[in-house]
Amino acid sequence: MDELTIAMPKGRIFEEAYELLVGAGYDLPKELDDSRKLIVEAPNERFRFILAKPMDVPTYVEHGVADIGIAGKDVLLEHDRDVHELLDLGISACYIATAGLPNTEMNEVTPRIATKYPAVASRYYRSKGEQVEIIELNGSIELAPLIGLSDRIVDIVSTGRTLKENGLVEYEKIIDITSRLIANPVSYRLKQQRITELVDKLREQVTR
Ligand SMILES: Nc1ncnc2c1ncn2[C@@H]1O[C@H](COP(=O)(O)OP(=O)(O)OP(=O)(O)O)[C@@H](O)[C@H]1O
Ligand SMILES: O=P(O)(O)OC[C@H]1O[C@H](OP(=O)(O)OP(=O)(O)O)[C@H](O)[C@@H]1O
Repeated sequence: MDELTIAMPKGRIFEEAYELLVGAGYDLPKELDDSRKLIVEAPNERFRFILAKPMDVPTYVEHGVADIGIAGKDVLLEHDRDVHELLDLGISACYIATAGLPNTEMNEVTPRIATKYPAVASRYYRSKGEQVEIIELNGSIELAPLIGLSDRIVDIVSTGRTLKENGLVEYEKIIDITSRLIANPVSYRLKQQRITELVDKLREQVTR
């Protein structure tokens, strides 16, 4: 039986992804959930896990150093990677929206949009026929309109708490986001049986 290398996102998505795999009946070692190790073997399942930053998961999978991985749809939309999307896992649900200070119009000349998702934001405003200047930030995006760096932000909203506590309002929802199971195209061909078995078990969990 082939060993499968699985790229798992550290951080927010990890816990739900881990529970999904355990719920699907896989016997995973405690150290996967409970250590700082970046490579963890699950010998009983012939899985090897690599723990990656969520944004990097599709990179490992595209290059084939991981056969499959779990990534947010936001990451897949932002970076066009050559990977197969096999299953919507329904976990870590959130959405991408535009937001800004309440009761404000966007600058008429070239509105400035701060975001961690420049490709998603550009596509969105282009689809509306609006010309904007994208300002890329790596976090604390909500700061930008508060200190006059941008007219709007394009960012993830989950509970809405960050917007609310910073006196910002949502303007338009762009797209719903959940995490997806992705596969390297070559691995998918060569290890199809193992991967399909995993997809079927996870699908059962997701639809329960
Ligand atoms: N409230 C949220 N904010 C950001 N991402 C969320 C949220 N809810 C669910 N997600 C999902 O979690 C993923 C991000 O996870 P996480 O915040 O752990 O990573 P990160 O953005 O790289 O964090 P950091 O850079 O702060 O370590 C996103 O790709 C998205 O799919
Ligand atoms: O609607 P909420 O539940 O408040 O979640 C949304 C917030 O969470 C994320 O930020 P994160 O905590 O990842 O910090 P960051 O600003 O460093 O990216 C996201 O960028 C929003 O700021």
